[in-house]
Amino acid sequence: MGEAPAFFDDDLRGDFPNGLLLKSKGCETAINIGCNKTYVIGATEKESACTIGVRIFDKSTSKWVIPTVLGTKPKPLGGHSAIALDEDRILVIKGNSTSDDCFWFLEVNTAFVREQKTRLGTEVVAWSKGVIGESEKPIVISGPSGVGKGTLISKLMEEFPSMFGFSVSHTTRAPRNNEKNGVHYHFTERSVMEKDIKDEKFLEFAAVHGNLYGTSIEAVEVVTDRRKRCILDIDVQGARSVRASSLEAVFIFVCPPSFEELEKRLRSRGTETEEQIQKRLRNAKAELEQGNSPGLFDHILVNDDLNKCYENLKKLLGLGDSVKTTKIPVPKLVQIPPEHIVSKIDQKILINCTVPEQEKPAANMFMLDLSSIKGGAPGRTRGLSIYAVEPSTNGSIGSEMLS
Ligand SMILES: Nc1ncnc2c1ncn2[C@@H]1O[C@H](COP(=O)(O)OP(=O)(O)OP(=O)(O)O)[C@@H](O)[C@H]1O
Ligand SMILES: Nc1nc2c(ncn2[C@@H]2O[C@H](COP(=O)(O)O)[C@@H](O)[C@H]2O)c(=O)[nH]1
Repeated sequence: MGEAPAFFDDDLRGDFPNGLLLKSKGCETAINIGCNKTYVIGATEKESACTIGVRIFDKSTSKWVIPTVLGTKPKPLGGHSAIALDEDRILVIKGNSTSDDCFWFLEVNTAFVREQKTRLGTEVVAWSKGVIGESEKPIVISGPSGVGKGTLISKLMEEFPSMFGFSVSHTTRAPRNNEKNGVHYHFTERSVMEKDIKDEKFLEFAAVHGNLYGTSIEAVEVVTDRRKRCILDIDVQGARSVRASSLEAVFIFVCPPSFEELEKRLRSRGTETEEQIQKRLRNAKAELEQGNSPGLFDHILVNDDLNKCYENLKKLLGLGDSVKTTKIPVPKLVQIPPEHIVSKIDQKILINCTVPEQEKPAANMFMLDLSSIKGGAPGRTRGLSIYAVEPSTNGSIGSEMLS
């Protein structure tokens, strides 16, 4: 990728008004989406730090547009290639990096991006990192304070430690005696959290029982990057926000067997003052009503007998008695060199890492399968699989799955 790709010159040069011709420094790619837009992706020097920048050339107006960039950006490293996937996203493959950090998606017209365009009134693009391997939808667990959400989640994480990861929320409430910063919550000053909310760092947030609580995009990304299924313990307002976001999840509402039992549990936990208990009980009434809102929750669990409720939770997550704690295999890391050629066949991307001068037929080829991808910005694009492609003597190609 030392030179600008051929299509860069052919497709763009003639369309550029004088003075706007891009100087390729060997690390920019230009991708046409639809008839009118060309997305130029490349490393830019900004305040002496190198970042990946995105510019859009609008052929209908002959003008450059600098979009609002959402999501976690990739750190640039030794060149990249890019290829359009349908009309809504661009796959960017970073060179000189391994398969846990080399596949990135630049969303240009997904539902999330369209929504953000309307909200912000600007052009918007959004980054999401591709994660190799099967990974199930995150689980949102909601229900009134004291119903036993935390108890159920602890049991699940204890029995299946390699399968589930907890999304550590931010909160402005004070820590309880047994709570550790960064484990139970990220305990935060209100002013800091408000600034982070303004800076779009949160997937959702809500004022709950007089404090701010929120799930940062990073909290979910950290779990997904470990290839674990993410569990969110959030209130009903938060569940509603996540439902409206691009994070596809399974939504579970936990109910108490009675209001009296809920009050008993909240008191016996002994972590709140009387005034706080009263506030939480008042809020519980509204939450119990909302738990039945049509279309919000996929499953309702009654937490009467703890062990029975836990068995029901496992059942609905597809974890019957026969499921043992299985370690998700760590993928073999594939190293993508800076020079590689990408091509697309349906939802499969062929990555040829053979340097042209030393060309041996398909000596170092990988197939990236995008047919089962889930999720996307803000967050991660999950479900990518990668195969090594072996040339056979008769010229056909076979493949071996790497993860
Ligand atoms: N099925 C159950 N029967 C009796 N007690 C229970 C049951 N489930 C949980 N508890 C107890 O109820 C108390 C509240 O449980 P927990 O802290 O898990 O609730 P929570 O829903 O996570 O609350 P919050 O939303 O305030 O964090 C705890 O003391 C816990 O041991
Ligand atoms: N909307 C969100 N709600 C959250 C989040 N983290 C926790 N919660 C909910 O807050 C209440 C109270 O929790 P507590 O730890 O103070 O007892 C409870 O219902 C949690 O589910 C969050 O990130 N967003």
